[in-house]
Amino acid sequence: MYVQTPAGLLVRLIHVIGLISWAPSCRVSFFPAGHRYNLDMAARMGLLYHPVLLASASSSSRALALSRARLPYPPTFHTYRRSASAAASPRLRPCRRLLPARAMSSSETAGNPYAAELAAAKKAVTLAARLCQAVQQDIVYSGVQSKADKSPVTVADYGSQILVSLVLKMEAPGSFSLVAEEDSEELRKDGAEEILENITDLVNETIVDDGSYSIYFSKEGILSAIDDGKSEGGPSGRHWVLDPIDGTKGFLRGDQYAIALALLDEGKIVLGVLACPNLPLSSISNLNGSSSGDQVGALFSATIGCGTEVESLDSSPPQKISVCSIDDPVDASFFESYESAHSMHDLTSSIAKKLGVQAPPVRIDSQAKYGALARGDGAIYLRFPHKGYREKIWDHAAGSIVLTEAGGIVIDASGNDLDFSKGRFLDLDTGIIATNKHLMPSLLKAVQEAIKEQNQAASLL
Ligand SMILES: Nc1ncnc2c1ncn2[C@@H]1O[C@H](COP(=O)(O)OS(=O)(=O)O)[C@@H](OP(=O)(O)O)[C@H]1O
Ligand SMILES: [Mg+2]
Repeated sequence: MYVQTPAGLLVRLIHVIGLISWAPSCRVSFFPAGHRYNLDMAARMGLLYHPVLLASASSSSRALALSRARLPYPPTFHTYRRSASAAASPRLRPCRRLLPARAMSSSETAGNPYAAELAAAKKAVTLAARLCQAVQQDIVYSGVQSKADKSPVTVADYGSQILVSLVLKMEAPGSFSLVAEEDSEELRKDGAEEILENITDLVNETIVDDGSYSIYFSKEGILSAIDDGKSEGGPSGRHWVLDPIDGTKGFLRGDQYAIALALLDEGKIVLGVLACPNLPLSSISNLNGSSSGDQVGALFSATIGCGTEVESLDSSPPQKISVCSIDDPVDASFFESYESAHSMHDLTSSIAKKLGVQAPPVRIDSQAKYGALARGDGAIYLRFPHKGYREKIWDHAAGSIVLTEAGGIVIDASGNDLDFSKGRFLDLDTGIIATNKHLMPSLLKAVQEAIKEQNQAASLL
């Protein structure tokens, strides 16, 4: 418990009175670490600020980090995953230092109406990625993924969502509304105490390690922070859209996943960031399914009208990227879901055949596919969920703007733009296809022919 002396209580009361009148216009400036108003603002957000707890959390997380001198990830295999040599790089281990100051990119400076939101979004997903990296290393090291135990990924999913929500609340201007994948219902049930405790510890350790904020989450604070993500989105106002871990199956396997965050403004996606901790910073094309051992950890970002950039999660200078300029399908390669349960691989194979694509599919988990496509690692992305599946907006919001701002096109299989203004779901019952402007007309034709043939075959059964 935080112990207050009578004098302390008086000071706190004065601060709270001051904050009630000041806070609406001064939200960001109250929060730097160590600021005298932290206690009060943290309390307003359902958080605890506690110097003693912070100190002990800091030392316990240090011990934990020492125990995380980990084995590399598993070796490469035929679909795209990280190489052992890249995994052994010390750069990949959860860093125990402040987030490095990012070089301001051209998108974050003059002319970008969402510059402040972009900076906040990058910081949010970078911090969340750090937590996810630590958990994934533990999963792979302990072999938990082979036992179909989903609890570690659950801890990382919730933890990532809490950190993103925290950073956005503290750093992003304007009102706060978040449409996110997770809610706290399962964590409030009997039997979830241990997992809630793990999430609380992990989130607090990550905040202490980072050092940007002097706050500490109680368990109740954790639950209510998760429920910050319950917004329904919709056509009016501003809403952040978050998938805290996109590609959970890939995450469990030690493969690709992404932290995907976008901003919906008056029904349109205006900004997107994709943190892909296991994606090489350089191209993954022509690598035959394994990385060249280059640096891994890519952060894609895009703002409407400002293009798409990629930088390392360790903060290399951002670089503008664009989709490939291939105009002959014979030279094209295509991305699709790793999981056959998430996309019909037989249908995508018949589309590729119709188009004349020669290369075998490149299967990658998560919206890392959109990022890789945006920098020209491949030419086409095909996604055809099985009948009855409803696409969620957080599975495409960030990825789609990363691709379109790089010069790509994303549409549904009927040829319509994706509509993110309808709430938590995308209102479509066909698939999603993406490519450059040269290939789209022939791709759409091949897709529609293949779907027609599939429907005819099904009606004969
Ligand atoms: N049945 C079914 N059909 C289609 N899509 C589904 C299905 N179930 C889940 N999902 C969603 O797919 C997300 C994973 O994205 P991908 O398909 O790109 O990656 S993967 O290769 O399949 O892992 C995955 O995202 P995460 O849940 O964040 O991992 C889901 O939102
Ligand atoms: Mg997802």
